[in-house]
Amino acid sequence: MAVFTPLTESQIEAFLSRFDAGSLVSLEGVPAGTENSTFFVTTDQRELVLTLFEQGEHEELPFFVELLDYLDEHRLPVPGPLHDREGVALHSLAGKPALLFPRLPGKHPLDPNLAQCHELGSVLGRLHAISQHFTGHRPNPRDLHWLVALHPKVHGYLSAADQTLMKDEVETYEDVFNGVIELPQGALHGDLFRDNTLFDGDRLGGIIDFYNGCTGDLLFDLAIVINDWACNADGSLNAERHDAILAAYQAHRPLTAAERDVWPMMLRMTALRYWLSRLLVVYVDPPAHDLTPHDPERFRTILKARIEQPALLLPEASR
Ligand SMILES: Nc1ncnc2c1ncn2[C@@H]1O[C@H](COP(=O)(O)OP(=O)(O)O)[C@@H](O)[C@H]1O
Ligand SMILES: N[C@@H](CCOP(=O)(O)O)C(=O)O
Repeated sequence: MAVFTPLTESQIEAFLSRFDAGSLVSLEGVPAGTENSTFFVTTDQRELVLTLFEQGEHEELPFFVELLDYLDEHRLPVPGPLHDREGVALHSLAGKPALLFPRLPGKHPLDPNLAQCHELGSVLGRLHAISQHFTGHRPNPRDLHWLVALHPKVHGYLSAADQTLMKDEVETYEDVFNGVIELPQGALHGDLFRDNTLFDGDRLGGIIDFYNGCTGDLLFDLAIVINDWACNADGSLNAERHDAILAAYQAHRPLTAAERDVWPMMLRMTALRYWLSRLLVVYVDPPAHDLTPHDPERFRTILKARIEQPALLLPEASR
């Protein structure tokens, strides 16, 4: 249940009165999600989503608003936050920072077909082509520096073999990524799993949950996508989905030679990023709520599979 702060209709009515968004018709708590309180708000004019930020770094919220505004202005399918009559998007409600968004159509594609993979790759390619010109700045909070600093915290919960695996991997990434390579930079989503997209049939209705959004290596975002979207049950890469996403992506932003070189290692590093973040949630810093945490083992399996089967050939661009 992802309503950690219940709201009354009169609180929402007062909140809505600042916006040109109509009057409240109905209010529904959204069960999905793990970090924030989310509500579907129907007015006599439109369908909206209200998010109350329960945790995390609230000082980062203006960055997310700026990024979503920017992508929305460039006609990417993201929920551009509503601004009130004074031009302000970020408010406080029930003592929590609050944002109001348009409700986007669609469902999470848990078993995406190839047309959906193509669409996702195409939109992400467009997003990255545009996000290279975004002027906001927020260093990637889950980059190699974070891996180096945080991985020792979970060693005590791992077998000797897994400790060695984790340490060796981090050392390998340091060798590869702390060299002189320059990878294209821009704004990234930072967590573009299937459950952060909404598909209306084969059309991408929207990309949501930008709260891992940051600036850094664009390839990091693409590797997160491949590890989640193009992965078989045993952790191996699903060649058809992989090719559909990458070919459509490269129609908008072809990978550079440096990106192609480090691609197998980026797949490994982003797999370890989720193995570690999930272990931290389970063992080190569990949230106050009792929602079942994501399974760390899944990303250990994916990491091992990426080590054993380094990468598939990168396809050419397609339209
Ligand atoms: N703009 C939106 N349009 C439609 N549904 C949305 C929108 N934003 C969030 N949701 C729904 O709310 C759920 C929780 O939102 P999310 O931002 O992922 O929460 P959390 O940050 O708590 O994980 C999503 O899985 C989705 O079903
Ligand atoms: N999608 C993630 C959850 C969000 O990651 P976090 O680093 O912000 O906790 C997952 O599936 O683990």
